[in-house]
Amino acid sequence: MPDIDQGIKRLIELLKIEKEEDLLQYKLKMSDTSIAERRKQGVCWFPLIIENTRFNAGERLVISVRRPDKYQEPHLFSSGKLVSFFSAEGENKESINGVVNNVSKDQMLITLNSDDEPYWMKKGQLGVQLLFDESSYREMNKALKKLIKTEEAHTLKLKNILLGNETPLFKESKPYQSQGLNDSQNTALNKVLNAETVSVIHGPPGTGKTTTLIESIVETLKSENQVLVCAPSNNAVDLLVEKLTEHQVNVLRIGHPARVTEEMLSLTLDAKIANHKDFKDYKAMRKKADEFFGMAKKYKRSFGYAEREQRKLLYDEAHQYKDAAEQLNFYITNDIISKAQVIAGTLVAANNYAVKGIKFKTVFIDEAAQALEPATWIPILKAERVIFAGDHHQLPPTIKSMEAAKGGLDVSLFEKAMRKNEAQTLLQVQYRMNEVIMGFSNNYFYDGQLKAHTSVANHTIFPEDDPLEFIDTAGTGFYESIDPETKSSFNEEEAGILQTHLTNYLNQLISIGGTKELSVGIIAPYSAQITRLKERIEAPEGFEGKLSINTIDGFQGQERDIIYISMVRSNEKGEIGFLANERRMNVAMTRAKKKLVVVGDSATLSQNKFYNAFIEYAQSNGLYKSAYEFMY
Ligand SMILES: Nc1ncnc2c1ncn2[C@@H]1O[C@H](COP(=O)(O)OP(=O)(O)OP(=O)(O)O)[C@@H](O)[C@H]1O
Repeated sequence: MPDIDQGIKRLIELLKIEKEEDLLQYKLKMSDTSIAERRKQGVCWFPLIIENTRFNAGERLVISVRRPDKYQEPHLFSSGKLVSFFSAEGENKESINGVVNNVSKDQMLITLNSDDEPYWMKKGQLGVQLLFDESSYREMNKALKKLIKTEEAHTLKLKNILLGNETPLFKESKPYQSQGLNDSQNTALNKVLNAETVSVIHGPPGTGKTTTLIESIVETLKSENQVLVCAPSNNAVDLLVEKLTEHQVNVLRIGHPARVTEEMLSLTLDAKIANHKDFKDYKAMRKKADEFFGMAKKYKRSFGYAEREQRKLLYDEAHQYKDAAEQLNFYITNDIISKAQVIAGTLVAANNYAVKGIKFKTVFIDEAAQALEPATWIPILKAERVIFAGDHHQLPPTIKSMEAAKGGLDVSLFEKAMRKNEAQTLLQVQYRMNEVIMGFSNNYFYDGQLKAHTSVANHTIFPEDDPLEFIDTAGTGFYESIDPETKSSFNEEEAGILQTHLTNYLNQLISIGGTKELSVGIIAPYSAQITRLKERIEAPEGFEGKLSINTIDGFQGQERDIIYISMVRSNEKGEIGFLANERRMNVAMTRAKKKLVVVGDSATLSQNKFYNAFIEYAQSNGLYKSAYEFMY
């Protein structure tokens, strides 16, 4: 397969470029910078106060730290990131690594890669900083090299189908009808059950992609003892694990415990080992081994024959206990792994030490359109069949290097699989949006093939309400600015228009008594605008706890009854920067169930064909308004 292998070699080069860019960006923030500068970059918290320490279900040390009020700059720490504690005390600078469980403005929970608190942590002068995570690049690189060399028949077949010209085949069998699924979902389910090698569930927003995938996994488990379930992010994995557990499936969640939500911790290997019926025996054997080692080590200097013999006996005894403990640990781990019906983890964790040698008949990959191709191959190398679920019109993989993206690293394996028409099924009925909200996305991305389910097609906040409004700021002179510190764009006056519209609208709802159970989301593509919107807007009475303001990525996978989007960009050159990423904006526009209000400058936005089409859609449906209506 010379051409296919050439393509994979190119991918290895692109991955190297991406890693170098990632490392460069990291180094720019970290190297040759003082603690104060790193703090400003958001990559370091110093000084720290340790609030408390405890052991988690898997017996790892979890530390809760807080930073003083004085140093609460915006930061880049987030759940799952690799970090290092350090002591700035004295010459011997000490450090120990860990992983962030969760983080707020002033508090962070970190799981240490140790079951003991290092002595120097108690001495004060403590800080924590972000580390560069090389291991995922290493795993991706290894997977691609293995893919080139492979002689394994199933992998060769998958390689030929996904990257070459071979056609995926399907078994003939009597169609299976799941009562809970609609027609296109049932078609997708049958494709999964009959696929010899590859099947793709293409799920536009709100079409029940997760529902269909879960049903497919549950049905597959009727004929296979164990399957592998993966997604690119820990959040997506946890969502699947939660739903599978609701179906009484025995799931083993692999990955670092700090990257797993609190509710799912009991399903991790660490926790399952600690709860295993033989774990007490294992602990007792380890203790005995340590005791004998301790006794043997007491014989330190020159001593006679009898003592030497005694020491040898003690060491023998210690080794026997240690070996027995290791054997028991091996048995416990295998017992847990063999009983699991689903092994679930991120793509990169699919080669985790605990499941390294295991092969699966089927691997399911959710949110596959968001995954880098090299990462997607990691679990596929362990399987005979792969089932993808995702939507290549929503969020793409995150790539830091423009060069790597342009070279093709931005094309997911999901997209390549989508080119095999026979393998894919489009889920056609969506259960979220009023059909007017759905209409633009449907025409632009899905060739008009989507339908709104009758239960949502005409739902509105109140009978006479418009489900969609575009508020045009063109001509108002409300231009964008750049935040000098973060280099992020914002538009203060546009935020003001959005606030006025929202206040009027919510007051109207309050006056007609229609606030019950309504949720509101405000989305802006730029973090500087998010900061300004948060400063201005507070939830009025009746909406406490029901209004959230976040970036597009922050709203991914979520929905709200009412969504406002602030487009921010407004300039004479018609530059729209990364708003040009249509897939990201598709996610933003499809979060709304009953009402979508978009505020932006048509003069700037309409330079781009996507926004031009959107503004025309709003105009042709009589849903266009000028910002002047809300200014006086
Ligand atoms: N066949 C069905 N009948 C009734 N409701 C359904 C059906 N399929 C899905 N739903 C409902 O539609 C909603 C969206 O489903 P789900 O979360 O599975 O969609 P999704 O495609 O994964 O969404 P997203 O756009 O967030 O990726 C849920 O409330 C779900 O219960």
